[in-house]
Amino acid sequence: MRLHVVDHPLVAHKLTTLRDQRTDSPTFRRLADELVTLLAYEATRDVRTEQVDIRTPVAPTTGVRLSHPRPLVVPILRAGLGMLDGMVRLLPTAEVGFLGMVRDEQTLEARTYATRMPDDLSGRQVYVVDPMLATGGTLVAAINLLIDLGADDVTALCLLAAPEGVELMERELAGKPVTVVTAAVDERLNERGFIVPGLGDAGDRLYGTVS
Ligand SMILES: O=P(O)(O)OC[C@H]1O[C@H](OP(=O)(O)OP(=O)(O)O)[C@H](O)[C@@H]1O
Ligand SMILES: O=c1cc[nH]c(=O)[nH]1
Ligand SMILES: [Mg+2]
Repeated sequence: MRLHVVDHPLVAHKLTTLRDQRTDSPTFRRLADELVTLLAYEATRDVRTEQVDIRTPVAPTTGVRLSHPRPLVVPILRAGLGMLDGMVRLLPTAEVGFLGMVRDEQTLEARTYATRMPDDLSGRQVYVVDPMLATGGTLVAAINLLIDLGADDVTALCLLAAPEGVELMERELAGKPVTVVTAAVDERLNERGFIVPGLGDAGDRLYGTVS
């Protein structure tokens, strides 16, 4: 597994406002959307392209376009939906699959409650979006499912990661074609499995719920 922490002042600026407890849901949604486009710029550096011949108003030339099979974007419901629009804006030809997963608040174990995915991901590049990588249980389960379906290149985009989650992924996904792109790796998890300093519950802050 490869880890890429995006080190950019605009990312740090937006992330700080996102963390701030005074930031309301509409602003939180807008910032999450803006941040994902900045992360996606790095995360798609190796997106597969093919050569294409076109004609400009002046002359014929050769360029590139996103190749087939199309990339797949997979938001992990619910919080991952806050990163979907920004991702497909940058990857307009992408297909979208859905994974509904929720972490048990006591055991911190991830449970899958919905799957809507193509049957065969052979040869597909997959971009998983979920704002929080905490214990890593959710992402490990999601990525193993995608690899079992045939995905040969999986990139996870997270707004924030905890060192514990990064370690679990490195251990469980060693040798697998997986990259994690995040805006920051924070200090640690607290006793409730929340990222410290983190930003709180991403789903609640996106959608205005209280848990
Ligand atoms: O790394 P982990 O310890 O597995 O935790 C991370 C998961 O927790 C959050 O989802 P949550 O379970 O709160 O569901 P929600 O998106 O529906 O709020 C988050 O969006 C991740 O999916
Ligand atoms: O800090 C955390 C950990 C898991 N899920 C969240 O939304 N926030
Ligand atoms: Mg949540």
